[in-house]
Amino acid sequence: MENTFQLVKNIIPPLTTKKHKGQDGRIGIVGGCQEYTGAPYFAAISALKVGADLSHVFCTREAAPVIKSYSPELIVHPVLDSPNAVHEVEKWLPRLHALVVGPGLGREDALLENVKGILEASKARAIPVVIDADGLWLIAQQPTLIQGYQKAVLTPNHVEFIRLSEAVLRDPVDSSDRRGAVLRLSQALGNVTVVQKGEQDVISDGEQVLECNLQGSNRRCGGQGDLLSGFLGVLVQWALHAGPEKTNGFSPLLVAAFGACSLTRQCNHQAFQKHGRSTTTSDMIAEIRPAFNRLFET
Ligand SMILES: NC(=O)C1=CN([C@@H]2O[C@H](COP(=O)(O)OP(=O)(O)OC[C@H]3O[C@@H](n4cnc5c(N)ncnc54)[C@H](OP(=O)(O)O)[C@@H]3O)[C@@H](O)[C@H]2O)[C@@H](O)CC1
Ligand SMILES: Nc1ncnc2c1ncn2[C@@H]1O[C@H](COP(=O)(O)OP(=O)(O)OP(=O)(O)O)[C@@H](O)[C@H]1O
Ligand SMILES: [Mg+2]
Repeated sequence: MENTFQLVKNIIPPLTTKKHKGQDGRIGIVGGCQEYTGAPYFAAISALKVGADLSHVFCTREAAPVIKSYSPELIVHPVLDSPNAVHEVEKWLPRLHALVVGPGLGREDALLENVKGILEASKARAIPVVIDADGLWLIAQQPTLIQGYQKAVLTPNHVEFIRLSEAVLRDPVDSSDRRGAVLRLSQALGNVTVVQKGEQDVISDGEQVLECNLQGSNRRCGGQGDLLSGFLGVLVQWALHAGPEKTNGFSPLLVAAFGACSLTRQCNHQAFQKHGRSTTTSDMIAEIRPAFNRLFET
């Protein structure tokens, strides 16, 4: 695991006087509906706190004022349930480095249809996409949407992984062999990178399998996966920008995923030291900087 940390360090862009706003990351989050406003906020703020310069949220009209009110740092577009949602998001795509699709999206058919169009437009522009939560629900209904797209990373939790595997492989999942199950799902999807979250986070690009088992805690408050997806949106862009020479032959997306998982677990560990059973995802956000320094800045 030690060597993989070095690869993550290699992809972190230096902070210099020569850069302008935006160069270290302009990330879009697609999600946020009447029920779920916390999840897209967690993903968007974690992208900023890990080092992105701009974070956009594309959500429904009703969710937008709520998400805006959590943070003046987020740019919030109330477009996801509008009749021309795909066009409204598409016009921002040339300015975005990566999209995180799914946190707090919900499962309404009309929204999922719009997200399908957004995914197709993103693929046409070769924009990296991280797909989580209800975005994975959509992929389980229509795996061809992501089949063979090498700039996609899927981040299923236990339930989402089983659902996806059953949809794609049509065999029962062998839960005694998590590494094999993740490898097989990635291969069946045409080498899309898969991160199966859990007691260990298991990551595969269909060729290699990495495991992240850095100590977190036993506190399982909701929202930890949303933080991970926001981190990953930024790290994917950094890794692709750094190029394969910096990742020593490993797929850049694999290294990005390992970095995002490690950081999530370290934030959880540090927050738990302070707050114990009261730890919430907001406490983890407060730990992003010290956790990042501890893991990646020497
Ligand atoms: N603050 C917010 O706004 C947040 C909003 N969020 C948003 O909510 C939306 C739905 O996402 P989700 O994760 O609740 O849906 P899904 O995966 O279908 O789980 C449903 C059921 O599966 C089970 N279950 C879950 N994990 C399991 C495990 N490891 N091992 C075993 N069982 C497990 C468990 O069932 P139970 O324990 O009740 O039997 C659970 O109730 C999505 O948009 C997401 O982004 C969240 O991000 C959190 C913060
Ligand atoms: N059993 C576990 N032991 C240790 N850490 C875990 C365990 N399960 C999950 N985690 C940690 O929590 C992170 C998020 O995984 P989780 O399964 O909670 O995602 P999720 O259900 O999508 O979360 P969210 O509530 O944001 O939707 C994992 O990457 C891992 O770091
Ligand atoms: Mg989740």
